[in-house]
Amino acid sequence: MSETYDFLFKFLVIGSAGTGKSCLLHQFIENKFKQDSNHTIGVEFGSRVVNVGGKTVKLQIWDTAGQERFRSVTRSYYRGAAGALLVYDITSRETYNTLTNWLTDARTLASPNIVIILCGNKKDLDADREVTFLEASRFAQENELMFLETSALTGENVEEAFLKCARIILNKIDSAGGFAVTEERGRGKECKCHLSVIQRVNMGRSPIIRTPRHIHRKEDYQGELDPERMGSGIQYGDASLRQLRQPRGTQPQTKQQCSC
Ligand SMILES: Nc1nc2c(ncn2[C@@H]2O[C@H](COP(=O)(O)OP(=O)(O)OP(=O)(O)O)[C@@H](O)[C@H]2O)c(=O)[nH]1
Repeated sequence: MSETYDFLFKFLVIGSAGTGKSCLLHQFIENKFKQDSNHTIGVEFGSRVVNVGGKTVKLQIWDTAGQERFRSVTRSYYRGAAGALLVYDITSRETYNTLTNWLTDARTLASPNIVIILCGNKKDLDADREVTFLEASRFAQENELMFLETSALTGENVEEAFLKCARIILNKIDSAGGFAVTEERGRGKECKCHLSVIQRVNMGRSPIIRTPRHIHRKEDYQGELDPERMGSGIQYGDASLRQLRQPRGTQPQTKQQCSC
């Protein structure tokens, strides 16, 4: 059966061995705890279609091995990831102490705009906790990460972690078109000319928008993430492409430069 979705996001699950990465993925996809989980060899893969903010998004998730000996293999999968769950085990300070290394790898090897959610997993083992919520929250804040404590065992916050990541990515996307230009402030993204506001009205590709005042170039109003950029970790899905193919009457005939 063919799936229809607006976007496809490439996600990674990274972090030290034994933190529960495979169990988190399994819980998210199968909605149950993976009993007898073994160390991942290299990488494993899962996918799920979710609805976020009215858009259908296919999450293509790469679960990487945490063991050091697989590091060179797993690093080769980082390229072009749009989002990542960075996992440590709240009952193991050792796994928390390695977070900076994982973070550096993700930011260097994946997309520069990668959205990372820090997950303190095994929340159900609170009695054995070695890392406090406050300490990890501070780390997340200092490193511009979103933070959640999760439990792959009970399912607590698992769905939320993946959906939060997808939601942030969607917010950052410039859908590269389907915008209307208005002068109503506060209801869209302001063009750099500060005269007009670009409002997203639907999906579509119209690289330049012309108003009586001037032509707005894409770079005047685009967001942080552009699905059309190679290595963004984002692709348009069938649902978006169908709309993109619809005839649009907004394409400009000339290539004047924006005066702003
Ligand atoms: N209590 C509890 N145990 C968990 C949880 N998540 C995972 N585990 C256990 O932790 C161990 C490691 O889980 P995995 O998912 O295989 O860990 P991983 O991070 O994928 O490990 P690598 O593949 O080696 O990188 C297993 O024994 C799981 O049963 C959790 O939320 N709570």
